[in-house]
Amino acid sequence: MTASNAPTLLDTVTVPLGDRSYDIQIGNGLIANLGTVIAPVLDQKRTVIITDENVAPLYLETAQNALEAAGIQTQAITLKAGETTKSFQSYQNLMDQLLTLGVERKDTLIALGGGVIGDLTGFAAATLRRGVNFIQVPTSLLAQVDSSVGGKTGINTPHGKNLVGAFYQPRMVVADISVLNSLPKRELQAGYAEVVKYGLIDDPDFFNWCLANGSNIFNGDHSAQAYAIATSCRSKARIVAEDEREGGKRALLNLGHTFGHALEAECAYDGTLLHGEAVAIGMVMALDLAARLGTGSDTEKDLLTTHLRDVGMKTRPTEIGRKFTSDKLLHHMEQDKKVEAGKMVFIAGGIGRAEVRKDVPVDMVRQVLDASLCS
Ligand SMILES: NC(=O)c1ccc[n+]([C@@H]2O[C@H](COP(=O)([O-])OP(=O)(O)OC[C@H]3O[C@@H](n4cnc5c(N)ncnc54)[C@H](O)[C@@H]3O)[C@@H](O)[C@H]2O)c1
Ligand SMILES: O=C(O)C(=O)C[C@@H](O)[C@H](O)[C@H](O)COP(=O)(O)O
Ligand SMILES: [Zn+2]
Repeated sequence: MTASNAPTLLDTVTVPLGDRSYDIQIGNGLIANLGTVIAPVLDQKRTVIITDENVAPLYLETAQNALEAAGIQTQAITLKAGETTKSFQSYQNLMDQLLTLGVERKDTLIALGGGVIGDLTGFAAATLRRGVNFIQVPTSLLAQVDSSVGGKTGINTPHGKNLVGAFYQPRMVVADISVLNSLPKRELQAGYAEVVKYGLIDDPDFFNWCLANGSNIFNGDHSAQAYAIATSCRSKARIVAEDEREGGKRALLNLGHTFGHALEAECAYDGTLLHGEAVAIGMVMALDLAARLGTGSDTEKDLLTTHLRDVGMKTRPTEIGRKFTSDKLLHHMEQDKKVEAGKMVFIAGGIGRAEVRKDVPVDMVRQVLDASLCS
């Protein structure tokens, strides 16, 4: 290996889950050295890479060469890019292909891509032969800061987002920040929404860091990117370690998602609205709700809105170019996985003070929706 292609490991975050604990390795050039990076967690040297049609031409060959150089057998499956790939149909096709390849229990699936590939591959890994190993190699900012960590896997259904899935942890997460150079700006912005989320949940200092430095993430500043990824992953790892299966505190990671998932479902996952874009709008609505509940303020909502707009993001459903109604959005929200005894659960609080609220009157939710739909 020459000095120019040696990997640089910038940080390692551990997700502490007893005998299912795993590391998130954050660095540069990790995909070009994937074989040596992942070898310690493989049960046998046989892998299948699952990726998408945008990522494959950029990074598949590099990943395959690196695995082969380390004596690890590998095959590849390339899927269509985009949210529609998180469907029953692609899940079935993927399972057929994996079984045709003769994947064994001790083989390892490698998700090389964004959150769509990670969520689908994770669900396939959880269910194939009742569970095979998998490794996340996230290539979008969103996947590096959020979806590759914590073991939520699954697919969408016409009833709503992620309604079929499993909690199933990867053996390792390999976040190579050099791949963010090829990520389109719109995708970086979508991922950035989930970065800001960690500040809003319980880390006002990190929120302030975002206000001051967040825009550097879009300028290709690797140190800002690495800091944002490591801080986000540390925050998520801490919450997941406390409440892996979302009995309580993990719901905080859903900040903005009850509203956001409803917007996504109304757009039928057709690419009009990316997940992170929906979360950005949903977080503004969640802060509006907090202001109405008295646990946050309009000033905090405005601060978030201004920051998201400063980095070029939309903050209102009216900017999407689709007609939404409160009734239809409420209908989707009733399908949310946090619903208890028929009552919706929200994450609402001021900046750095998110709380789980089970006592929100439906009328107040409707006021938030109505206000956002006519602003
Ligand atoms: N499991 C979780 O905890 C969790 C958390 C957050 C989001 N999610 C899910 O993640 C999904 C969204 O993930 P996403 O935003 O990564 O979307 P995505 O997987 O669709 O990736 C975004 C786009 O960028 C392309 N891409 C990815 N990496 C690239 C790179 N390095 N260079 C160029 N193009 C690249 C992809 O092909 C795709 O077109 C949603 O389905 C969401 O529900 C899951
Ligand atoms: O990991 C979690 O927990 C999250 O809620 C992270 C979210 O960003 C992510 O979008 C998640 O998939 C949403 O979870 P869901 O249970 O509402 O589908
Ligand atoms: Zn999310």
